[in-house]
Amino acid sequence: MKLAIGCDHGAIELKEQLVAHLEKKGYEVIDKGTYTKDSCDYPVYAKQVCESVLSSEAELGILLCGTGIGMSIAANKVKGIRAALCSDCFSAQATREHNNANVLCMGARVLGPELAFRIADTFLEAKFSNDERHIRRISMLED
Ligand SMILES: O=C(CO)[C@H](O)[C@H](O)[C@H](O)COP(=O)(O)O
Repeated sequence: MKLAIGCDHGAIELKEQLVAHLEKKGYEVIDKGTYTKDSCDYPVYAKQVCESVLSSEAELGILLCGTGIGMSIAANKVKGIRAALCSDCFSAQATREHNNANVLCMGARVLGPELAFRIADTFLEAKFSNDERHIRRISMLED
């Protein structure tokens, strides 16, 4: 599976660790930056990852910032993106199954790397349920 990942300066170390973890698991990871610890603006990277998902360059996206909040606010402004800020595995699974979330957001100042890896693994392995009630609700979001 191809993934797009992006972060701001607050999450650069977690991004590097997560990319290594995901590549070891066989995912192809397209890194949209940022690439240095210089202060930068999370909406820039949120947009790049969202565009990658919407163009089908990547199947799913991962966005990391200090809290994950800025990235999730930015990503959810892009039509067609359903971004979920997760700090636990239950939510990561539920948001794929119920919301068909296509972008996972996490906070590098909130989570340690091991928990972030597990949350990402759970999100990437879970599948949308295709249940009629969830399809109806997602289509209401689109409207
Ligand atoms: O948007 C955020 C807060 O919800 C992110 O956590 C950013 O990474 C954070 O605001 C960056 O903060 P900094 O003081 O500029 O490092």
